[in-house]
Amino acid sequence: MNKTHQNSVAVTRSQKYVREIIPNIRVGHIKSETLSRATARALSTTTQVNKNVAVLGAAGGIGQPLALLLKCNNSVTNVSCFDVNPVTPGVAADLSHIDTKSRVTGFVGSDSATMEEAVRGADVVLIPAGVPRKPGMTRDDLFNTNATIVAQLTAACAKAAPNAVVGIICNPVNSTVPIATEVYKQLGVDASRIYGVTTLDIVRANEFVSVLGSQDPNDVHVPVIGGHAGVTIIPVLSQVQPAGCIDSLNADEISALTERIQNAGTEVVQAKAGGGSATLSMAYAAARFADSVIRAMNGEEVVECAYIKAENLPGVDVDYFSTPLLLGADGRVKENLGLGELNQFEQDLVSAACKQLAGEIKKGVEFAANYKA
Ligand SMILES: NC(=O)C1=CN([C@@H]2O[C@H](COP(=O)(O)OP(=O)(O)OC[C@H]3O[C@@H](n4cnc5c(N)ncnc54)[C@H](O)[C@@H]3O)[C@@H](O)[C@H]2O)C=CC1
Ligand SMILES: O=C([O-])CC(=O)C(=O)O
Repeated sequence: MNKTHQNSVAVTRSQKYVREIIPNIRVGHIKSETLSRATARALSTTTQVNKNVAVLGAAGGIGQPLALLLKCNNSVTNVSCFDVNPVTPGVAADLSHIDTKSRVTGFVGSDSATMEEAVRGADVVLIPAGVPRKPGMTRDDLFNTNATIVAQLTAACAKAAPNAVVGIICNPVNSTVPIATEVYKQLGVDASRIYGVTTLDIVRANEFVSVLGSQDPNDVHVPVIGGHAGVTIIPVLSQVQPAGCIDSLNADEISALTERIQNAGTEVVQAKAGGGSATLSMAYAAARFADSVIRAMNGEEVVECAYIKAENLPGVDVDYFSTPLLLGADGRVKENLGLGELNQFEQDLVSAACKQLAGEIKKGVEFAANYKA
């Protein structure tokens, strides 16, 4: 184990100054109709909840900006950065010079003891470790490499931080979340705090809809349900808020918008031309997910969509599915808000998604059955 850096500089700047430089992270949907997005943002930056967050894969394209955003979140007290890449101590040292509240610790190594040390004491663990796509690949093509990485890292979480919320970013999310859940089951640990992070799909849908509907993106909410790959990504455009903001779109335009949201990851992969997949928007989305979880831990009513084990979900015939979730103070789902009312077009999308999801879930479960945690 190589514990590389502990920032011990006291915070000297006022909270006001910190708030001014904190990035404008959009937060999850607040359940109460009386709270505006602006109020939610203000709450998110003023709350003092002192949570410890770990980033596994912290030296990567997502990991570095994600750790930066977490370092700038006033609700975070400790940011633990773990990666197999030897640059990790430098990433932690770099972050630790930022004059915000949290302390930063770097961990590098590929042994389970270091992984466990990195997550010990964490309230929230985010896992962007793993290889990204290149043009021409599907997310499922990453399975052979990333399945083992997720199994190892989630085994460390189960052993050293069994009560932490674990947000899995590593693709293929449709399969890596079932792997993590099965690893927890093998180790006899409650798996109900494992979430597949699909927030980027919501972020993209909100952005694309706000442009088409001439709205302030701060006011736009698009639930995105299903999974996180191609046709399993289902933007529920009939439930968009503000209601009616894209009513001017005809059926073909709704279909084209749906496909753009489903293929947005591929759009970035192609634009990066072999240099990886979405990193900055993903870091933003994961920071929003973590912030939502922390605010829920602090007693706020926050709704985020995420991909979880959800057996017997009405209208769905697979065991893992993303829906809007009311997050609980204990890190578990307080209430699964389900699919809501869908039009025929959206119901057909759910059927197509379930067909693909069934195979991808099975693949994850079967991998875990042969893995010794
Ligand atoms: N859920 C989502 O919406 C999204 C998921 N992703 C996925 O996130 C993953 C990471 O993407 P990038 O950051 O762009 O890749 P990257 O290659 O830039 O970074 C990955 C990092 O993981 C590290 N790593 C590899 N094995 C590890 C292990 N066993 N323990 C700890 N760290 C390890 C690498 O050293 C590297 O620093 C990919 O699987 C990608 O497909 C990417 C974008 C969106
Ligand atoms: O497309 C990819 O491979 C990365 C990803 O999941 C996304 O950007 O949505």
